[in-house]
Amino acid sequence: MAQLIFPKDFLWGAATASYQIEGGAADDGKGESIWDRFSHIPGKVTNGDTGDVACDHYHRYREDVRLMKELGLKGYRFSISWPRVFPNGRGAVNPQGIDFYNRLVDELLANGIEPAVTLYHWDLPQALQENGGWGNRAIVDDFAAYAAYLFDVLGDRVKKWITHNEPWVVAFAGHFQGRHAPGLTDLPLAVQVTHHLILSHAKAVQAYRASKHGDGQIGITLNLYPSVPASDSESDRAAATLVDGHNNRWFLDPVLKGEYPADILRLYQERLNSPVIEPGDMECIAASPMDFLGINYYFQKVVKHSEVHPILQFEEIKPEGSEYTAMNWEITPQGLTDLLVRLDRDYHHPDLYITENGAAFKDDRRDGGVVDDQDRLKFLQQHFAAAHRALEAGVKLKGYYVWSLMDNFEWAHGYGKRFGLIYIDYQTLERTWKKSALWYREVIRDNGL
Ligand SMILES: N=[N+]=NCCCCNC(=O)[C@@H]1[C@H]2[C@H](O)[C@@H](O)[C@H](O)[C@@H](CO)[C@@H]12
Repeated sequence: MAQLIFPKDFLWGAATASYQIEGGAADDGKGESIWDRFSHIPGKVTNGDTGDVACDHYHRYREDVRLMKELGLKGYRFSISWPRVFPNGRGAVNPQGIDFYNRLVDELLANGIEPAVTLYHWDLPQALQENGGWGNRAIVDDFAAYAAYLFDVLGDRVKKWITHNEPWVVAFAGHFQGRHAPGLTDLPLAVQVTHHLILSHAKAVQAYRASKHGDGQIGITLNLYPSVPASDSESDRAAATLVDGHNNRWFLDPVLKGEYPADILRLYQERLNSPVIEPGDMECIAASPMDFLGINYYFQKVVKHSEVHPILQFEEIKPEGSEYTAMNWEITPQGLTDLLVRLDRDYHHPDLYITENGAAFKDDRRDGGVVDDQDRLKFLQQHFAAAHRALEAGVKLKGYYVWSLMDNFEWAHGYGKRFGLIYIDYQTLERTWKKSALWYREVIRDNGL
């Protein structure tokens, strides 16, 4: 019998993303994405892995929905490949592309699973990147048009929409660190990209309100972290405040308060002359309230002052004695409670969903025909309990999507990092249950643990 009971109608789900699971990278009229281009550049992805085939979900989606049904999922969060629908990013639609998503949505609904659609999960049409991509303000209208089309075609059945997945990663991993597509290393550009992402989010929200199927819910998914100073020195506490601003408040404040945080805005504009904000932009952002906020939580950050960068004067540290995942991410379940309680304290926020939480482990043990991933089961147990502590503190948490439904293409790490509840053999594409999936099925059945 479950000890920790979750609210009635708590939405237990799992999440994936198009480039990470679909494959069919050039099938049926799909256009090239920046990740198709990036993953094929030698040296960018471990082992030279690409998303050409991935989990072949594009062809195997019926089998995968059957697995979701067996899991007892209430909801499934997935993303749409923009270039599969608009091969050139704008203009002509690819009928076979939108047909795939129509079939996927119908299959989910036929199995009693609520779809939650992410409009953008990093796979920008390459044709738009040739035009400057997220660095060119024209992208804002391209994204709004792409969103409006999907609201029109899928909005009668899809009632949960997420505009962007992790704008911080899109901007800084892709345009400053260079480790994600399009592989640029230009900090002022990365900051400008954050503004175009947030503005495009607002335009998409407004397009949703104006659409004929705009009676559902729309939000954004942010990767958020508690930011803990490595010591109580003034310089480390200042570094932690800077990381909280850079990672969290720079995104939370515009989408929840309609303004950028003054400390970070001043730092960026004085030191980077970025972002350029045009008249009317902030009014547009402020006039686009969301129905929910999606939170991707993986770990908390422990931060010390550092001169390693003249502006971003912080460095994350790895505390001794902690447990770490296969990604070398510290396991900090209490950080999830602390993050949720902080959001409740500092923001007037709409409903909250954990839109991703999970962990990579080696998954190299079998117990009969099942992968024996006790480490992932324990990770989820600890984080579900942490979410329950936030609920007990009064936080309006409405649901939880585990990352990920299945092992998949882990960006620059390729296929070597496994996050799935379901194991993928990339030679045969066979799906195999893990113990964490069998355990999750009971949590969903009992609505608690
Ligand atoms: N500051 N900083 N940190 C940069 C690293 C952030 C941690 N990784 C994520 O949030 C990505 C998110 C993504 O949605 C999914 O597509 C990825 O597969 C998972 C697993 O990696 C997570």
